[in-house]
Amino acid sequence: MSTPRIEVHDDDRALATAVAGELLTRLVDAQAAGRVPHVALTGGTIAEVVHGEIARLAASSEVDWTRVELWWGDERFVEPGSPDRNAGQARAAFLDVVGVPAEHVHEVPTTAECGTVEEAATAYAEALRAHGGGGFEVVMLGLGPDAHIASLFPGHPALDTIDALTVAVRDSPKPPPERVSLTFEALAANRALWFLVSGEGKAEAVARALAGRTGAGGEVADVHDVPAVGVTGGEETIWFLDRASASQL
Ligand SMILES: O=C(O)[C@H](O)[C@@H](O)[C@H](O)[C@H](O)COP(=O)(O)O
Repeated sequence: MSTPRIEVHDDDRALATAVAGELLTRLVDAQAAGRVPHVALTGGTIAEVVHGEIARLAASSEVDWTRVELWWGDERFVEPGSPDRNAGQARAAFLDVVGVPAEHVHEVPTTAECGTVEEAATAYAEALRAHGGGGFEVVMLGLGPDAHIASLFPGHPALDTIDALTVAVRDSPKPPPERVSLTFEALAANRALWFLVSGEGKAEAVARALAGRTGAGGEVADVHDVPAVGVTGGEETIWFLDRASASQL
């Protein structure tokens, strides 16, 4: 288990700039080492700012975008064109801008391709297995105010999914209700795990997750209450925070 590194930035924009710069560096380093890096993107508000910064900084980076594979840690099971799709925002702000080849962008199927969220979860797991079963260079995760990560929510049965790379989530407390999420097992297959968290509304969740992980309060938070403690970085865990989200540390 890697001890988390905590970075506190002035605001969401500074946080996003730091994440973007760090990601571009990791991609260049991975490619220089002969790897084709796989990255798991997140949804959520801060991701939108991060994607814009990646696209902005990419122009002056040495990343070969034809040698990067993009995935999502979770996705909403909705129509292709829905504004609720994490992939739609990422394509518009980042992937289409830097020119990642279509075959390297691995979207979770939509309601147009699969009849049920279970079918979509199965198809996404098959796509992951066809590409080595995960093994992400970087997994990026947002954090909910309830300390959920991806679409793994406190008290939800999806938390107990084992021996699977994906899980179909119904009755998500965060709309829309149907989602596909990577499981803890799939999320854990990473070199680096980055939490991207901005805003006062997340401060308690950050404190609970980090207390649970470091055992600062003596107790170890239960993953069913604090899903964010359910995964750590293989070689590195970084919490990219802003002053507001770090305000209870
Ligand atoms: O698809 C999703 O909804 C996300 O992946 C989810 O895990 C998100 O990252 C957090 O809920 C934070 O979202 P906000 O930054 O919008 O609060």
